[in-house]
Amino acid sequence: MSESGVSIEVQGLRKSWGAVEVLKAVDFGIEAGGFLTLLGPSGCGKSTLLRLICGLDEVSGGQILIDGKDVTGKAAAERNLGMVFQNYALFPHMTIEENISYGLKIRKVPAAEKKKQLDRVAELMALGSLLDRRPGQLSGGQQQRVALARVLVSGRPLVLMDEPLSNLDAKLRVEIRSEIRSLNKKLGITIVYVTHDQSEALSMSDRVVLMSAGEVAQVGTPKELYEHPANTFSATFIGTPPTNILDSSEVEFPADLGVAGGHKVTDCQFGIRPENLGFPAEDHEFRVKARVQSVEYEGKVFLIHLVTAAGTTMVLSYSGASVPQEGEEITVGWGREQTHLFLKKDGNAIAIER
Ligand SMILES: Nc1ncnc2c1ncn2[C@@H]1O[C@H](COP(=O)(O)OP(=O)(O)OP(=O)(O)O)[C@@H](O)[C@H]1O
Repeated sequence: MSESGVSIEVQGLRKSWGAVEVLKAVDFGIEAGGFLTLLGPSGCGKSTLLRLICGLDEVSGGQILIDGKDVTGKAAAERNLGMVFQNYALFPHMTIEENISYGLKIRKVPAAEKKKQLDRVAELMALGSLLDRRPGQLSGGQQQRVALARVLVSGRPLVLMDEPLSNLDAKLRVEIRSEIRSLNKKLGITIVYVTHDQSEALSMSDRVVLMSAGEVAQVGTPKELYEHPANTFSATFIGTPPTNILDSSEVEFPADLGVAGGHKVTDCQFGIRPENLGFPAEDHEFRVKARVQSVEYEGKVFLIHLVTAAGTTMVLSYSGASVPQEGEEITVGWGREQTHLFLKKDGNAIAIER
């Protein structure tokens, strides 16, 4: 097994299929041993990007550096990486032990070393008691753990994963998520992971590349994406429920509110997370009046769906005792610290002037 990963750098990467450009000058990087997630809605280009890093498709422009070396023109086999897909493709006629150690056998690793590596990964992935079985005798989650074990003993310092958990039920997804994360840290391998599930991305990654229609919308740590969305796309993709976006004409805001770069508040939209909305509004500096459309009980909180006089829908996450009722007119409020401003003309975040 590899004990250290490799860095990856993607520079100005482009991909077109015929006249259609599906990746437009994509840039990002991750240090050796890091966990990077490509996140975004269906069709934004995540799998295309992963296939280019893997070497399964040719780039239309730009460069891919692995461990500082340009591999852009190299075949997949020369890139020294492993890949795990959604469909884990185990050999049905082989035992679990044979499946896991297949790569070691091909590489002619000596028997004693083979046994050592197999025992280690079987312990890490809690597969010790299943080694004599065949894939058909395992649950979906166990099969996926075998697929992960197989790629981990392959000794590759870089592993690419394309939605590897999407066939599993919610409970298993959460379990295997944390196993992958701890293997990444224990073994030091670099992982590039594709998902459209933001909770997977936020919980596992050191760094997230949020993609929108073939472009990078934002790159950052999960915390940076959550707390400082770079644009309305990021603000409304990350967070459940997502950030409320309101036109400045709908919001009561303090008269001294200034916007960076000489812009006016009227050039902006306001962004406010459902969990940052206060109800009832008290001495909040920012306020909005809205009517309660519906109330959803979520266990820990109530999600109160609201609509403003201008017809904008918004959500309040509420955990207090006096739950507002359907049809009620209420005022919600928040403070300067929780306010995000976005320019109407391009949706990009703009700072508040203090
Ligand atoms: N071989 C191909 N030929 C033509 N177009 C393609 C090809 N592969 C992908 N595309 C197009 O490229 C775009 C990006 O696809 P890609 O599979 O990378 O998206 P994705 O973000 O991984 O989506 P999903 O989450 O649904 O898998 C899509 O519009 C898709 O139709």
